[in-house]
Amino acid sequence: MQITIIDHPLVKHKLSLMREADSSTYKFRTLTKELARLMAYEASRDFPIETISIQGWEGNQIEGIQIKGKTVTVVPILRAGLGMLDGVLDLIPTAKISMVGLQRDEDTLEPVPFFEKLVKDIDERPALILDPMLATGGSMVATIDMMKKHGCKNIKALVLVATPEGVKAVNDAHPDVKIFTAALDSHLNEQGYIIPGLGDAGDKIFGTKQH
Ligand SMILES: O=P(O)(O)OC[C@H]1O[C@H](OP(=O)(O)OP(=O)(O)O)[C@H](O)[C@@H]1O
Ligand SMILES: O=c1cc[nH]c(=O)[nH]1
Ligand SMILES: [Mg+2]
Repeated sequence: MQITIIDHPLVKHKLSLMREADSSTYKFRTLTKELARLMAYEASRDFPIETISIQGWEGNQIEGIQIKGKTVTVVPILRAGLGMLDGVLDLIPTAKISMVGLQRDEDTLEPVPFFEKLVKDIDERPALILDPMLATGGSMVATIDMMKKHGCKNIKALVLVATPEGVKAVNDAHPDVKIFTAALDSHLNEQGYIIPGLGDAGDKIFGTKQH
């Protein structure tokens, strides 16, 4: 399985707080952002770098480091992925933003696309897809399909909770895509919700339903 489970005490602690049934909208939204920031730190660890010459404080030319190539594009999947966006932008403020809108059909669990606005040069940029939940994997696979149709080649997916089913679906369809998750949970229930999971992440981030 092509997956990195982020094994960091802060990540484990924050995710456990999110699993509490009585987490308020404010708390859930804040934790989503904080976790996204930590995950972006881990997922950017292998960004290519190059040495540059800069003028130091004494007036001498000294060696510096910069990230090589075009800035990353972050791709939040609407709605819930928007909850992770600010956390990632805290670390990579110059990132370009591409948006994908998908709504999972509650009966068939198939993703229904409703919006797509990718940066024009997505074929030249590395991409970080953001979505808290990787359940069946249908929404993630559809997003990657969409991005690859536009030539995107270097893709990572950041999720808070994944299932073995979802990871397998992404790995089978797109073995080149690296998945980063805060937890690999047990399974999906009959309604397609992750167990133990977080409940409906979109509703909890936006406060649209009480659970
Ligand atoms: O792996 P899958 O089985 O495709 O399920 C995961 C998707 O479901 C949720 O979004 P949802 O469609 O509920 O939309 P929302 O973000 O507006 O709540 C979640 O944020 C993922 O996008
Ligand atoms: O458990 C799940 C599955 C899909 N979407 C969610 O928000 N939660
Ligand atoms: Mg939802």
